[in-house]
Amino acid sequence: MEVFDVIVIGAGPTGEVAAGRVAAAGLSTVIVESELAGGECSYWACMPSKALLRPVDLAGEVGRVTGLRLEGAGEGRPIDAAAVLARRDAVVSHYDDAGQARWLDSAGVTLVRGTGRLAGPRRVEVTTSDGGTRTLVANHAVVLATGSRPVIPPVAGLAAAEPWTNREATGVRAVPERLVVIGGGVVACEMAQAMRGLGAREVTMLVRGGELLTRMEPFAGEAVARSLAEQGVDIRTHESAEKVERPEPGGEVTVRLTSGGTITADEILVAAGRRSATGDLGLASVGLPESGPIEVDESMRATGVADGWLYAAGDVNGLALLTHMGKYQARVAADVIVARARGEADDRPGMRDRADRAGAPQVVFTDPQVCAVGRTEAQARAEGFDVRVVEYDMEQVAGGYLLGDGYRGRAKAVVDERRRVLLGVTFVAPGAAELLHAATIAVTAGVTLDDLWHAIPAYPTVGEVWLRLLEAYGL
Ligand SMILES: Cc1cc2nc3c(=O)[nH]c(=O)nc-3n(C[C@H](O)[C@H](O)[C@H](O)COP(=O)(O)OP(=O)(O)OC[C@H]3O[C@@H](n4cnc5c(N)ncnc54)[C@H](O)[C@@H]3O)c2cc1C
Ligand SMILES: NC(=O)c1ccc[n+]([C@@H]2O[C@H](COP(=O)([O-])OP(=O)(O)OC[C@H]3O[C@@H](n4cnc5c(N)ncnc54)[C@H](O)[C@@H]3O)[C@@H](O)[C@H]2O)c1
Repeated sequence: MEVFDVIVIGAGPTGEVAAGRVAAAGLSTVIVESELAGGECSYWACMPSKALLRPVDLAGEVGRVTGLRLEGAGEGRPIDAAAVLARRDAVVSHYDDAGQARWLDSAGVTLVRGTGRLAGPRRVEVTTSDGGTRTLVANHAVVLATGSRPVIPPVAGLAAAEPWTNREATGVRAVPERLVVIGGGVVACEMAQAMRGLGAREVTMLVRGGELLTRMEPFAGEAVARSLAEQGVDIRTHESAEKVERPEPGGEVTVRLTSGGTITADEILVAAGRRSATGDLGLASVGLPESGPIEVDESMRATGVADGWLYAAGDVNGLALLTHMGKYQARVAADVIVARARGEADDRPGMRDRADRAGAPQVVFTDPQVCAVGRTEAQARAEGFDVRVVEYDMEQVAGGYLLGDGYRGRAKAVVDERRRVLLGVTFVAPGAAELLHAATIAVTAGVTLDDLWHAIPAYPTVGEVWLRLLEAYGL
């Protein structure tokens, strides 16, 4: 039995931040990782997907500037897919986590390679990579940061066809000629765009409902759908797979559709959402349901566990499946754990999660990018706010139309009329990602419109859309 102050299970971005922060405060800390330190985000999600999307995005941007010409780089296409995949490999450190392991070591965190499982209060059993068992006991806290896993819908033949998930899509070795994508959410849109841009001849998206990106403002999904269609992606709405057949492993896939008809492709990607990785975590040993997201309070403490020693942060608690939110929650949990271990006040600023309640910021890295923070209009109305909405076409901003011919974009602000603050902001435009943080500050800090009026955007930047929104509001 080995005793530490804090045990963290899962060395994704969330677990690493939690472990690093409690260790920096002087608590002895161990982190258990069954695959690669760095987690899904570093090797099979955020980082490789953005490495695949960046050249596609840039090619779109260059194509909009008169006087610049894209030369054929690979097989007559402007993007050399093989070179892009090689850069992706470098971005994921060739799936080697030695650098992360070194960082954990330098941060004073002990890395145990193996699968962790709760075995009663403050106790974690680890099945190590070499098949042995180690028992870890925590003086103060156990933090669950095990992330999430892709959902494979129960479609006949789908699992047996060994579909791609985010792992195979972001780790693609040869871009398929024909790809079918199940889903119309973030992964589906980003990966459809990447594969088409990298040279897939046919990309077909099967979207169960009528729209893409349904958690965002409706105009976001509409703009992305328009753009994907212009790039040649075939978006089938109100359509689902009924049966999937792949007679030869790795061979052609045939998808029978619920509306009748079939599609034949070289690969099928499932992007139908994710569920918390709680399945084999031993949660029943501490009185929690064995599956589903772990319910937490605003200090990330599992609400269903007595004595407050168990915390859950990141994808595993289901609050917001985003790296930056997992890392934020990890900072909240770590600071609370340290304060409680020292017997200090545990409610100082920064020790309670406010950002999830305000609405997590998110960028969907399609072209156009979808950048949103806070509540959508529909959410704000459903919550009973006194809502007023202002919108503005971003191509009318000088900084916007200077960026390229045919530049199109739209901004929407959801205002709480009672307090004259922003409840939510969405920008849908090429290259708008860096505009988002200003909106995040305004929404999270509750800056009034009257104060924003004095925050002058430089001319001619796309940021002038802020001024236009305030003028549209009536200031
Ligand atoms: C294709 C794709 C693209 C994405 N792009 C973005 C993006 O651009 N921006 C963004 O903010 N978010 C993005 N996300 C979401 C982001 O990847 C997740 O929110 C993030 O990885 C969550 O971090 P985490 O540390 O909570 O979990 P994870 O990154 O999943 O890490 C969990 C770790 O725990 C380990 N683990 C699990 N169970 C055990 C166990 N029992 N014992 C030991 N170890 C265990 C796993 O091996 C893993 O290393 C993307 C997701 C996908 C699928
Ligand atoms: N840029 C980013 O920030 C980024 C990028 C990728 C993923 N992520 C995160 O990863 C998470 C997972 O992404 P995702 O795209 O898998 O999930 P999602 O929730 O965004 O989309 C899931 C899609 O699958 C569809 N779907 C669900 N069940 C289905 C079924 N049985 N049959 C057919 N379609 C079905 C939904 O209607 C939806 O269109 C997201 O919550 C997102 O926050 C973030």
